[in-house]
Parts: sequence; C-alpha cells; structure tokens
Amino acid sequence: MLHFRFIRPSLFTSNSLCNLSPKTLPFPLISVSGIPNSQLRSQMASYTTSSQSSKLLFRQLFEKESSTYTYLLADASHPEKPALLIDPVDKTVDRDLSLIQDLGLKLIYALNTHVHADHVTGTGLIKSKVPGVKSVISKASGSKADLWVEPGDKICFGDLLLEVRATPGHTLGCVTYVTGDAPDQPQPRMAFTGDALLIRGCGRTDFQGGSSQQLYKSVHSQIFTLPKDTLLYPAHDYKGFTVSTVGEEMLYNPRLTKDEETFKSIMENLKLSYPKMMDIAVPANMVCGLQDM
Ligand SMILES: N[C@@H](CCC(=O)N[C@@H](CSS)C(=O)NCC(=O)O)C(=O)O
Repeated sequence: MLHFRFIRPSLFTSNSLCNLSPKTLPFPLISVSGIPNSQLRSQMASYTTSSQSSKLLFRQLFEKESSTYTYLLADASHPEKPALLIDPVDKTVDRDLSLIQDLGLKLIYALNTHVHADHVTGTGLIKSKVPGVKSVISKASGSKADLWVEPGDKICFGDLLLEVRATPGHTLGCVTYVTGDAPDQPQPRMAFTGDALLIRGCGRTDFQGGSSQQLYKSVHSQIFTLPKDTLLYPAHDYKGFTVSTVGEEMLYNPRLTKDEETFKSIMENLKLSYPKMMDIAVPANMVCGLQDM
C-alpha cells in the first residue's frame, strides 16, 4: 500500500497547496462511465444554494441515509474550472461525479473534515473513478490520505482557497475549512464545520478522542471569532436546516451559547446511541474509504 504523506517542499513560501496549481498538474478531465444519467439524477436531492461570489460555483448535496452534506466548490472563472468536494459519501459518489461532469468541472481534491463514524467516505471510490484526484484530511486524524493538512494550511483551487482551522472535540482530528479572507474571495466567508458545529447543535464528544472541553474551546476560538455574517455549512443536519451564520449560532445555539460547565454537562447527558455504521465506517475511513483501491 502506498502512502503519500503531505510534505511541504522547500520551494513553498507558505504552508499551502496553492502551489499545486491545476495549471501545472496533469489532472484528467472527469469521466464517469456506465451509469445512466436518469438513474443518477433520481438520486440527486434538491439541496442547492446559489453562488456566494461571481467566481465561486457552489452546491450543497445531501445523502439522506446518514443525513450528510457534501459540498462542491469550484472556481468557475478559471479556464480549467478546478473543483473540490468536501465530505463526499460513498453511496452518492456517482451522483456527485455526474454533476461535476455536467458542469464541466475538473475535480482535483476530495477533502474530509474528519474520520466519520456514521458513513463511509466517498474519497477512495472517487480516486478509483477519477485518477489524479488527491484525498485530503488533517494530519491529526491519523488517517491515510494523499495530502495531510495542518492548521493554517491553504488549499487552492484556481484563484480561490480554503484555509484549514483545527476544531478538535468531536474527534481529535476535526478541521473546519474556511474560504479566504480577501476581497477576491467569496463574500461573506463560508465555513465548512464538519461535525464540530451543527446548526443549533454540535457533534457528540463521546468517542474517537472526543472531548467536550476541547470542542467548546474549538468552536469559541476558531469559529465564533469569524465575522458574524460567515455562512456555516455543517457535515450533517437532522432537522431540515441547510445553512446558518456565525452570528446566528452565537445567539441561538442551545449548547454553545452556554458557559463551559453547562456545555460539558449537556454533552455528558446526550444519551445518543452509537452510529449504526460505526464499526464499518471508522476502519474504512482510517484509509480514506478504500484509499488504495
Ligand atoms: N443515528 C445516526 C448517528 C447520529 C449521530 O450520532 N450523529 C453524530 C454525527 S455522525 S458521528 C453527532 O455528533 N450527533 C450529534 C447530535 O446531537 O445528534 C446513525 O446511527 O448513524
């Protein structure tokens, strides 16, 4: 099994994947064969939102069995339309790749916010279907991937970028991906919070190195410090919500608006049953969902 570790070459002036320009890397155009388009379209949920800037192409996609959101982002103004997926699910990979093909995008990265416990990531399957796509996860996750990111790293796609923020607490390796802080980046900013912060909720902290103390600190220091109009896109929603903002969650999140001791007590008393897929999902996701297939 080959394991590609993300090492920053010395020619990089900053901790970023921006130098891995799609202009210079031989990423192939996407090709999904053998799946009738009608079949793919019937799996497509009607969860989409419009672009946040003239350049960004953005789609919010839903997988209903695990109530997981996958996000598609692309630089639509760039000649090659480089794209990335955040938190793809194995069951909806064909739908996502078909959409990418329809939109004429070139998928370059498949990112995970963390090692999921409730579903198998689509990353490995995507890599087998679209050679050249790089899987990305945090180094702190301990999981296999082509590229390991750390806090402060930047993941570029065309002229757009995502900044990596460490938000442990749901799991040890959880990160939040945030769009860039510059006038040519999407306004308002967008944060892909994984399971750290859910809309009017947050990820559980009772397994995979979870810690309510750490989660409280992560959300308050890394997410609630973003501009109040920052759009929040979580990895799950169980109530029918699609998007929130930092300002909204700072006012109305029933867990994170409390003081730390109350928060810890809430998290200790959630009494949630373990995810049904946990015993299958965690080992598979430690190799980014069949990383080397
Ligand atoms: N019933 C689902 C799992 C639901 C669950 O535990 N969700 C997690 C995120 S996926 S590990 C969570 O953190 N929930 C927080 C909450 O307050 O609900 C299944 O069996 O898969």
